[in-house]
Amino acid sequence: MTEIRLTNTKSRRKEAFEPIDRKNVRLYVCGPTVYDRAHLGNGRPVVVFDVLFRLLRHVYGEGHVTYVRNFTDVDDKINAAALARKDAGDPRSLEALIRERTDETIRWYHEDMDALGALRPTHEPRATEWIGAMIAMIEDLIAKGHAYEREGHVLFRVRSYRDYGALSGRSVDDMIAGARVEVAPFKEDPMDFVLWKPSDDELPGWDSPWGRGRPGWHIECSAMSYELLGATFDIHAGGIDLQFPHHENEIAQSCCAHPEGGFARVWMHNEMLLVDGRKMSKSLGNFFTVRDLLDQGWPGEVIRMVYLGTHYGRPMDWTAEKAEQAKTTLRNWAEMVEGAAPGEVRAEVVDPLSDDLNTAGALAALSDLYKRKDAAGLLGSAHLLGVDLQAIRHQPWARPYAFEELDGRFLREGIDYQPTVGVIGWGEITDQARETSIGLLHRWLALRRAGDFETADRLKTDAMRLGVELRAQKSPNGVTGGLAKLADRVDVSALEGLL
Ligand SMILES: Nc1ncnc2c1ncn2[C@@H]1O[C@H](COP(=O)(O)OP(=O)(O)OP(=O)(O)O)[C@@H](O)[C@H]1O
Ligand SMILES: [Zn+2]
Repeated sequence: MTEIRLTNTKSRRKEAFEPIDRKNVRLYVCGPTVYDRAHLGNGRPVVVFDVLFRLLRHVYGEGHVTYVRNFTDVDDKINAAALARKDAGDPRSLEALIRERTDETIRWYHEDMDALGALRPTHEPRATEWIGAMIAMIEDLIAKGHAYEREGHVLFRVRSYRDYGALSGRSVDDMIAGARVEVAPFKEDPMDFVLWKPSDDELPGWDSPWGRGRPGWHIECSAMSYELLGATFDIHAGGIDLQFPHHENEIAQSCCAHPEGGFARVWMHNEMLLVDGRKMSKSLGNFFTVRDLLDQGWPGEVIRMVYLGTHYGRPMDWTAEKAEQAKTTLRNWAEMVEGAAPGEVRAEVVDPLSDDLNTAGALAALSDLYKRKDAAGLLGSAHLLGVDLQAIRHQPWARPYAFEELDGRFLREGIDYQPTVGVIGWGEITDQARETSIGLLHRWLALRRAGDFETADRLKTDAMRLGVELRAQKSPNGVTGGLAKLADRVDVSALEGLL
């Protein structure tokens, strides 16, 4: 059986992965807080851990992997968004506004992540459906001396858990010094964090032994992972920005409530997607959404390929060059697999993936299969990375077009040489774009035939700038015709200006 090796944040080492139960490999990934469209940074863990999910299914069998990713649908940012709507005059109740917002955001999330080729996890629990489990866990923590109630709040007593900070390798005192911890009069210690907080009549709340209130964020993941995966499971993952405090707090809660379990064995963290060297984030306002890119015409498969081009443990950014390159690659691959049946996933693709999810290495291996013309291997192996080349082939952006027509009559010494002019490109072409391109070719060829190479070259440069590459093309009998290669997006009216 393939050996998977994963970098475990907890040990800071690459370790051989051995599941607790090969018949049920269990993975938990922290999901989104649902109040807004996912930005491109939020999409990164989705794609990275989708590849992990696919790899685990490949190695242990499709039915032997359970993947849980939650929706945080109770949160102060959600409340604030709904309150803003109400203040703006929406007559509906806050509860109805929140429900509408979270339902809508979940729908968007599914649409956008589906477009990136991510499989739906086995379970996608909504936090609001597991409040009972959270209350039970908090009661247990209080009973065991790890939590206390003050003024309707319940707080976790950080100093009661000896190993706090082990995941990030820092001591509690270092963390206090480095973190912006909220100091509140009701805390025994500034490091203590909220498990439960009171809700006034306005805000969403649930009855609890501590009055009407709502859970803190960290307890959600501890309670839902326990309910769906048990006190111990294989892999817990999320972005590196969640390592502290979110994951330290999850560990503290889960290990204190269920000391017999030990919580997650392996911790994995994806590095950040950056914009000008800084984390893409809502709070910095330097973000664009996955939907923005899709609306601009970038296919989801192309966006996925851009993510896969960088190892999850390294920061990355988005550039149009990377995306253009990925698009060309996918077009070439899809063209080659036309008519092929998917073959076995090739070992040379599984190997880098098994080595700590080296997706860039796996893409390089796919390129080798392409160069070797192993269409069956390429088609089958690309599937493991969540890239469906057959489906891509049917999409307009991956379908080539080509037109050719005679370049009028070209008589020389009584012989009709019949050179041609043609247009090629990808996707769909309008009649106007085709006619303008042909017109340009006629003009360009006429200039060349008349010996005015200077003007011809200038025209070629101008056309290139507008997305049209003019190429000379020898006809079978030796007279030069022309071919215009169009970029995906061509500004036709600007092009007409060159005629
Ligand atoms: N720039 C980024 N690059 C990679 N992953 C990110 C980035 N920003 C957030 N994530 C990840 O996205 C997932 C969803 O997180 P969440 O919904 O809490 O994001 P958020 O807090 O709304 O985003 P932001 O950090 O922009 O406020 C988490 O796993 C988080 O680590
Ligand atoms: Zn979490």
